[in-house]
Amino acid sequence: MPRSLRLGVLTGGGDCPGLNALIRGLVKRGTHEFGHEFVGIENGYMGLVEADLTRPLTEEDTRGILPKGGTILGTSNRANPFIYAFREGNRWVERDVSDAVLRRCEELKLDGLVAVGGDGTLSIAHRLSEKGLKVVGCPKTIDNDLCGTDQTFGFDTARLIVTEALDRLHSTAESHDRVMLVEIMGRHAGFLTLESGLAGGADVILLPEIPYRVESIVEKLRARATRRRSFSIIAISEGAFPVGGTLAVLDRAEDVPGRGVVRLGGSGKVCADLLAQHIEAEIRVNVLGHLQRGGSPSAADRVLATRYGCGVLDLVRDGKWDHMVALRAGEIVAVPLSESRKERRVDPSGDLVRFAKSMGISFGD
Ligand SMILES: Nc1ncnc2c1ncn2[C@@H]1O[C@H](COP(=O)(O)OP(=O)(O)OP(=O)(O)O)[C@@H](O)[C@H]1O
Ligand SMILES: O=P(O)(O)OC[C@H]1O[C@](O)(CO)[C@@H](O)[C@@H]1O
Ligand SMILES: [Mg+2]
Repeated sequence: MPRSLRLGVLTGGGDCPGLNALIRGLVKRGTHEFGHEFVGIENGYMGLVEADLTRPLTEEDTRGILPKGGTILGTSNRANPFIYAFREGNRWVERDVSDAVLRRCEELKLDGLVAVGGDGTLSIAHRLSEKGLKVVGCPKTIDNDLCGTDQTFGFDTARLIVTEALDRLHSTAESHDRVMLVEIMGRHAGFLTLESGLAGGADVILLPEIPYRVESIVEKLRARATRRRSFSIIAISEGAFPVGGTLAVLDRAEDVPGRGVVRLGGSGKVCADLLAQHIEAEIRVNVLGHLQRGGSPSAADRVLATRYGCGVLDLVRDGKWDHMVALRAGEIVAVPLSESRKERRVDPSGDLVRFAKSMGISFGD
């Protein structure tokens, strides 16, 4: 019988469908097979900095959560222990509280920590590991932009939601002969836009990896109009921008204390304004926003998240701290956490882009 441990669990960064399925898999296998005990840490790393944000996490707590969206532990994308933001009077100050986080883990008598998150959460996990904390990671994000793993859970559900939105927008676009721009999440990676754009039959797909030229999009829209189809669907990533232009930003990194990364948004409006200078057709912009992250996970995401939750316990058993679980060629494997710092991008000369182009889809290049 392997040694029973006391493990902390936190979910960090933006939530995504499948987090609860992962927590359930982790706690169920951990309890049944290893006799581990779990401590739920609330609101990501915030739960290791602020008081009263930890609680026992038992199998009973995981009953019925498999199909639920979000995370029962809560999350935060402004709780980086290395630049933690505190309110001092009427201003915010950022401090490194990583030593206090290590002390807190000792107080909680944790034998190890399971950190579930995207690039931010996992690179923080790696830095804490370098300071001596025993940490293992599980990758998650709807953006699918993490190196080291072939897929993150959350992506499949988001792709379904965006595809359905594109399907629905087709009928209204066609009835009104409109150009519909659909702004899609993904930060600086275009995976979600590319795959849902393909699945949803977009005519134009604009990605962060391929800066667009307005003239090229206009040419495509005009070509469609002469074929007596005067509506068009443009799937545009929130991180897309015109050649020579800049990212559309809602908050700069320095505008949100503790966040450390830029908040994107508005690329659809930027593109619509540029197009309006060239075409007569009516243009509408749809920003799908957090709908893309909400609600119940798909079956595929439930399975992948369950595999990650169960699989990470093999890393713990084997003493593979400072590693994360990953999917590679269909197998669950261990990958160094340092890998998660590298971000993955759509390959503009890869199969998907090449085939899409060969079918007549414009990428605005
Ligand atoms: N590449 C990075 N390296 C180090 N720290 C980061 C990085 N990206 C974000 N962070 C920090 O990690 C915290 C969480 O970041 P973020 O909101 O990006 O979450 P995440 O775990 O990457 O999940 P996701 O990006 O999928 O929402 C933030 O406080 C941010 O300061
Ligand atoms: O939930 P927030 O803070 O608005 O962050 C939105 C960002 O998080 C994600 O949904 C997931 O990383 C990105 O696609 C998006 O840019
Ligand atoms: Mg991130």
